[in-house]
Amino acid sequence: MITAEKVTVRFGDHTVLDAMDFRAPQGQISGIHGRSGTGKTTLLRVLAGLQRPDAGTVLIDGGPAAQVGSIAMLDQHPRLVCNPRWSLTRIIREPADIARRPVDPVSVAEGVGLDPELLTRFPAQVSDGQLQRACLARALVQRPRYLLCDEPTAMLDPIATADVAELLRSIEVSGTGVVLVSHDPDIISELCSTTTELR
Ligand SMILES: Nc1ncnc2c1ncn2[C@@H]1O[C@H](COP(=O)(O)OP(=O)(O)OP(=O)(O)O)[C@@H](O)[C@H]1O
Repeated sequence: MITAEKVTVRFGDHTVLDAMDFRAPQGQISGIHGRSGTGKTTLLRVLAGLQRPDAGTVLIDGGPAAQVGSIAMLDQHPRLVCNPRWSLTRIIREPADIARRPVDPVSVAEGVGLDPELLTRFPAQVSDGQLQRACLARALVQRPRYLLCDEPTAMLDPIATADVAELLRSIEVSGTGVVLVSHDPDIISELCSTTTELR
């Protein structure tokens, strides 16, 4: 269980999260929605241990937020987080290489619906949706207990959106906890066991 208690984040005199409580169990999809600028990405960054809150605590299965391997984050902007000089194979396999674990990029790519023929390409040579799938593959290679997804379908057409929804469901079924930020009310109501609205 991810347990955030009384989390407060301020940027200057702007309080983005004000003593917020949030919970996300393993094996479920927990949704977060709300208008632009209400702090959804900020909350994910706090849960991932990437942003230190000004007050409050985050525990992952009772331990510190930044436990290695416990959390992977799927960023809203894959082009900003992928090294443009790396092939998709290298992007996908890097977490396994760091952990000195074997990985088969072809089967991982197939698992997220990414055509393995694209694996030798670089980010500039694939579409946004294809790069998002490579990022999802990279996240899954980390075998996280929790996967935090920031608007994973924002750049996708309806068919690709349905594919990603199906993937998130299978990730949930495998026992991983998914936290899903989305502006799409259909995705939230279709996939999420619980929903938190930020205002
Ligand atoms: N590093 C930062 N420094 C200053 N202000 C920031 C910083 N990061 C975010 N903010 C501000 O905090 C607020 C919340 O930002 P955040 O990105 O969390 O919102 P969001 O709900 O994810 O928005 P969107 O739906 O548009 O992605 C915004 O007003 C934003 O301008």
